[in-house]
Amino acid sequence: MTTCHLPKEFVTKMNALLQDEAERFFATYNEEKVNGLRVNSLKVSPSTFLNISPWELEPIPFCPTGFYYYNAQPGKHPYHAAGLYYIQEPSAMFVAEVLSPSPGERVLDLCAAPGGKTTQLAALMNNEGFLLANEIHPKRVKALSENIERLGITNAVVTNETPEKLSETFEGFFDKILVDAPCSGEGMFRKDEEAIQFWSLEHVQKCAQTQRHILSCAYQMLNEGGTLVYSTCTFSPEENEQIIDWFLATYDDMELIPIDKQHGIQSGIAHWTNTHNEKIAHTARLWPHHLQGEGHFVAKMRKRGSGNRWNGKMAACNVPKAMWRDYETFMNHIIQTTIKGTMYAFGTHLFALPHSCPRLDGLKVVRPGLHIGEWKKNRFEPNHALAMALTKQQVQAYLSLTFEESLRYMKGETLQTNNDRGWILVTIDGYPLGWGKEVKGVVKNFYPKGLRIK
Ligand SMILES: C[S@@+](CC[C@H](N)C(=O)[O-])C[C@H]1O[C@@H](n2cnc3c(N)ncnc32)[C@H](O)[C@@H]1O
Repeated sequence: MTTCHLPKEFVTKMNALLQDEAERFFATYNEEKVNGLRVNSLKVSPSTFLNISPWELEPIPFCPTGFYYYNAQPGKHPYHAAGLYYIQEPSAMFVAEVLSPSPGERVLDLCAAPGGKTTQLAALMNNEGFLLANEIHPKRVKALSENIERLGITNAVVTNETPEKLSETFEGFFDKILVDAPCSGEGMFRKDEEAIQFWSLEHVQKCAQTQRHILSCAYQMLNEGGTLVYSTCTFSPEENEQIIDWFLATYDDMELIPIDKQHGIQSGIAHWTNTHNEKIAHTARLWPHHLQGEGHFVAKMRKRGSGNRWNGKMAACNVPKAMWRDYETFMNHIIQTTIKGTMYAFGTHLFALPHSCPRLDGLKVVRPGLHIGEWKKNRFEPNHALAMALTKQQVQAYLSLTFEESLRYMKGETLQTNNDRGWILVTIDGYPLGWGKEVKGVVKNFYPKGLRIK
């Protein structure tokens, strides 16, 4: 790509903003974009993955689980289907590191699809605590939900709601909130032609309006002492420094927390606000001419004020005794671990809601925690999500496939063995890909039809 593909008004604006730096900035549009994958530490440590990785990887300095890859297609490898990593733009990996949630906290990812940051937050939480991943768009929420399943996340609830609707249920509830806002996407112009087609000065203003609205809803949901991270993948000060300046002026109990900046990460620019607010330098900018990655902006804030405390009710187990017995008998036969969480039946489907999960009445819930399985006529069938959340050590029986056998399994083919063990966890090199049912040496394939490769 060259700069002649860029909108003229964008070029003029960036020249005026960046002045001496503009030439170096625009030169990056003649360079190849960089690619990254983030190892899913819920399933494999980065050091173990480096030993088994089929590709050469180079560490991303600002994310301990992130790696650059070159001339590879990791999205097509069965390790991807096994959830060993998430393919993610390198600069985007910095955002969840800034929020840095801990196991056990209550965390909201308000604009979450397709789930790059959600899956990173869950890994940082070690699958412990409550993670609400919300996405407003019904189509995009599906990808979010699938990624949460693939990466074996057990502490997340996925909703398809507007920020204002969520703020009615979760006022004062969350310890940490991420607003990875919809934006004009200027930072993605090297990767995403569509962002260029969509861009205009009016669009930038429209995005800023939406961002102010989303942040106001997020503020309502943050508890006393809670932390809020705001990020975008755009360069425009109207959607970055100026939004934060407006937010701090509107909510005077919010304060900026300095972000540690190393490895080429720059400060936000105070004189790009109308008030020349010096504190804006606490925010961070990732520029393609200062590091190996696309454009991003990140701000971290804390709520000092008291505000309203959450006074809702927690969800409780609702599984009838008879159904519970069937489930327990079944599980005793296939797994050797206890599933954590509040067991909850949605019709004939059984889920384990994460710890500290409030009642979800009235919300559009897409995935209420870990999908364990379904009561069918006279039997209980495990769900694919359960397979993805287990390890080979946690099941009575598993099958380890080679690379070629894994591809056959992912196509939906039946496999042959010499055993007769019933439900088995099908794995590649010991990492789960899904379920199989082994009867007299024939393994019936339970890899979901929607995920199968052609
Ligand atoms: C930058 S993307 C999120 C990327 C995601 N956090 C990740 O790391 O994979 C912003 C998201 O905000 C959603 N969105 C758009 N308008 C919104 C609104 N008015 N309120 C909340 N979310 C919105 C978009 O559908 C989009 O999925």
